[in-house]
Amino acid sequence: MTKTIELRGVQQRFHARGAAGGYLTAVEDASFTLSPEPPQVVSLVGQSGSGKSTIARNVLGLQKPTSGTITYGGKDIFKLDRAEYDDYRRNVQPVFQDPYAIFNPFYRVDRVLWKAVKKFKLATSQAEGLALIERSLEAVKLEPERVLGRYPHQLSGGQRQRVMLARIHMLRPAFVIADEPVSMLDAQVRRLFLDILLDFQREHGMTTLFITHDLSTVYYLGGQVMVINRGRIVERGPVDTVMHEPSHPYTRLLLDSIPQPDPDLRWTGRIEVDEWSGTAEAGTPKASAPETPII
Ligand SMILES: Nc1ncnc2c1ncn2[C@@H]1O[C@H](COP(=O)(O)OP(=O)(O)OP(=O)(O)O)[C@@H](O)[C@H]1O
Repeated sequence: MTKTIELRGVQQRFHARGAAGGYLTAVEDASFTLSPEPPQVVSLVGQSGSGKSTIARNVLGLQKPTSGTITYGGKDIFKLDRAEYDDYRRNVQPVFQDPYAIFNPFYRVDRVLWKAVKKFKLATSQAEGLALIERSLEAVKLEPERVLGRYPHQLSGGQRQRVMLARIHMLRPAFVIADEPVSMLDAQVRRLFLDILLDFQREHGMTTLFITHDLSTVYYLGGQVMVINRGRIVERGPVDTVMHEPSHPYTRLLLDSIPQPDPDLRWTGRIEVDEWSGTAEAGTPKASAPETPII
């Protein structure tokens, strides 16, 4: 049966000393639906402190809203029985900004994958489990022999992120909740990561809630977007429409704040690196800058 995630009138307040009334409203009246059919990418974009991560934590069941409801298949996610909760945990998988915290530094990265195999009974034998892990690593463009047996600090940030994607590939959840997953990655690895998420949507029918402060990433992913400002979703719609015909002043402000490449500007200054302090001093931009990549 197709189960949707629905948020209705979600409000999240936190106690905050010094704030008016002694609390801060991080999310106000958030309502939206994540549907697995058809699988889609829904981006939630807003600046720092606008309430994005709070919504991610609400959806993942890590933070109970002050008021409003979050339902999965029509049932309140904070009132699920054991079997329903297990189904939710299996079908709603997170990816966070830096998965380093998820890996135990004393264990090889294999452990995160084997734990998923065992917890969700994905294989009936060791050999079957290993074959599954290897297939999933390959699906996220990692070479199993270069990853398995390594400790988290021996992988790059982009590789650690992709190990988490391999875990998702094994579990095939209906929903991925991705909270700023690419903000620490360079442009090339970022693009690879986004392409894998799009593959997951197309080939494995996963719906992603993609949380970011970066409109160019939203543009690359396409699909639907919701713009959040000070805890309120102020605009939503297909990415193309929102980007080209924004109706809310805040969306226009966000769009105006994307740096525009200027073909008349070129970076002609040298970057002087101070070898002792490791700091760099840049020269001044002059005519004709290289084009800013979309991601
Ligand atoms: N547990 C908490 N207790 C008190 N205040 C909180 C808590 N969690 C978040 N906040 C506050 O709620 C507001 C929204 O925070 P949130 O982390 O959701 O924003 P964000 O849009 O994800 O920001 P960023 O992009 O910087 O992560 C912020 O003002 C934050 O300080």
